[in-house]
Amino acid sequence: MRTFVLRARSAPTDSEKLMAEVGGSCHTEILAHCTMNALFMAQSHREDTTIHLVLESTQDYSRTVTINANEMTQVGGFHEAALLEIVRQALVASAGMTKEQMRHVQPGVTVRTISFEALLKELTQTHSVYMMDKKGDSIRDITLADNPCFILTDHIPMPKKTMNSLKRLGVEKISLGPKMLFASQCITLIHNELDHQM
Ligand SMILES: C[S@@+](CC[C@H](N)C(=O)[O-])C[C@H]1O[C@@H](n2cnc3c(N)ncnc32)[C@H](O)[C@@H]1O
Repeated sequence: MRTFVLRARSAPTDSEKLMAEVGGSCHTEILAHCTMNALFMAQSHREDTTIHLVLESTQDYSRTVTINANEMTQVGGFHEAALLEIVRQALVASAGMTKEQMRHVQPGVTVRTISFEALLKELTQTHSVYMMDKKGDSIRDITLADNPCFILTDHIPMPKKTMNSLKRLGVEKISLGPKMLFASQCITLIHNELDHQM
């Protein structure tokens, strides 16, 4: 299984704001771009791939929208609007949830009120977790372990505090090269590297 986590620190958990912020300062289009590159390729979907979108701009709890490519049946298209619609529906479904609850949204899609930190703790139990960081070790020099999970951020950098806790959890920092890329571009390159390695 290939797993991606996008920590979207500026993404609103309010469903209307989510849609209004495409191209705005919250850059919610990043959620659609990452979903697209994580789960789809030409003429097919990426088997055994999951993406967790952690939306953190909230009045109550972060929302983690999880989309599993194998289980999805109701994709309305691969364009930004269709992919953001899945996230919007998940946010609507999450209304009234209290801490660390989960709801099914549609086949292959769930929403949880779990924080990035709690999700990470969970994932480190079962996955080999890598933090994507321009200053990390080159992905070309690393043999990626089975069941890898890759952590990315939106346009807001990961706080230093989180980097320290990632270090304590034994998370390795890996780089895709010297240029700062979009998170969605990183996902394509990671898939490609895995396609070569596995
Ligand atoms: C657009 S970048 C974030 C830019 C943000 N302003 C910053 O300074 O971190 C989105 C994410 O993609 C990943 N990323 C971008 N370029 C990378 C590279 N060359 N190697 C590894 N990860 C990269 C990092 O996880 C980064 O947080």
